[in-house]
Amino acid sequence: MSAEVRAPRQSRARFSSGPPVRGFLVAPAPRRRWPRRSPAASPQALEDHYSPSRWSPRLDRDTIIDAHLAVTAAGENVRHRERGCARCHGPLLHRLQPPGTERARASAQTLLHVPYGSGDREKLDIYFPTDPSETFPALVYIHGGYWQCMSKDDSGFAAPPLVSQGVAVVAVGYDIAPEGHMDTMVLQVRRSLAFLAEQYPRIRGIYLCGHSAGAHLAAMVLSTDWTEFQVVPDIKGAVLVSGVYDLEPILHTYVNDALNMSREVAQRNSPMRHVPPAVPAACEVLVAVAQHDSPEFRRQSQEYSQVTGWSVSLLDLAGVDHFDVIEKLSEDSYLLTQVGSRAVPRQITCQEVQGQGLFTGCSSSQVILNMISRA
Ligand SMILES: N[C@@H](CC(=O)c1ccccc1NC=O)C(=O)O
Repeated sequence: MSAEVRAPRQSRARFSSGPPVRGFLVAPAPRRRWPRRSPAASPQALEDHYSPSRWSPRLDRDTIIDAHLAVTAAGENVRHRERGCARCHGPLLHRLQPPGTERARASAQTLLHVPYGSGDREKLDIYFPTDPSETFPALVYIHGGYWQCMSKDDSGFAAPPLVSQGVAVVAVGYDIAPEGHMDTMVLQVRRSLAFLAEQYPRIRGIYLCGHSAGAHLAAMVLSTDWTEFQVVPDIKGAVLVSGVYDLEPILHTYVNDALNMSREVAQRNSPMRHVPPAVPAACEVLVAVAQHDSPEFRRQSQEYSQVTGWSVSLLDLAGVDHFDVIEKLSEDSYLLTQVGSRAVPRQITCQEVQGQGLFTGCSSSQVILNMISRA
């Protein structure tokens, strides 16, 4: 594995937000005016900042996305990808461990490819709790892939630690670009939530989790005006991991080649511009970002967590990059756990967190579990 940091020195120094801590939570800051400008000034800097694979000290950019798929995918999909996907990764060269979705499907009771609409990708995979009670909470997972690659078949990796604790995991499919338009994707994930609320009364309490582009879509779900739908899903929490909340900078990067968004489309689909005045008091929102996310990604998370009028915690996860920050959801023990065992603290300083050792050896799936068990 390469330990080389691929990002250009100059832009890294310029946008770095200080020395990494083992992990910290910051309290919600006063509401800020939006929009603010992206600090990545030159076109090349923008391209770099919106290329998450360039910022990992763990693997080089040609390997890291293959490795990500090898951790997350269903076996069939991985084999399909051995032919390569020009939009987000090259040919799959390495299978580092058994693909996570395949493993999850083999071990959990599932309902796969449940249609929530008529489109080919408007489908859900449901991983049921091992010992389901009469009613159970569900974590709805929205995959990343820059709105143009990956699928719900890369989302089951997150299920095993949760289903064993009585939580259902629901992986959402949506139309990726270029077939899918940004407006469509947002509508689809909203509809998938409405469908779950209508069709699965045994689900009591929905928790959203999205990675990268999926965190963007999850944030758009939080800003939904449900009066347009027949039902209001009971969303009790959201964990937004390494997301993009302002789409405008993306207009000027390769990411928009497939998305083909206009400025209006980018604006109306930017959660940063559509923060609801209030989410239900009981809804906990955690914005998580990786130490080795690009400074632009880190800025986006920080600013989204500050612009909201509701209660949001920002969690800066040490020692992880844009990809393993979410891959580790498949592990029973990783980062965010112990935080949850005392409730996610909203008003806590870096020193307090470090002093209490809250972040040694816990996992984001455990944070989710703790969020769920407190509800
Ligand atoms: N071309 C991008 C790919 C990427 O961002 C990505 C790939 C897989 C899963 C999530 C990703 N990012 C956000 O959705 C990169 O350079 O990393």
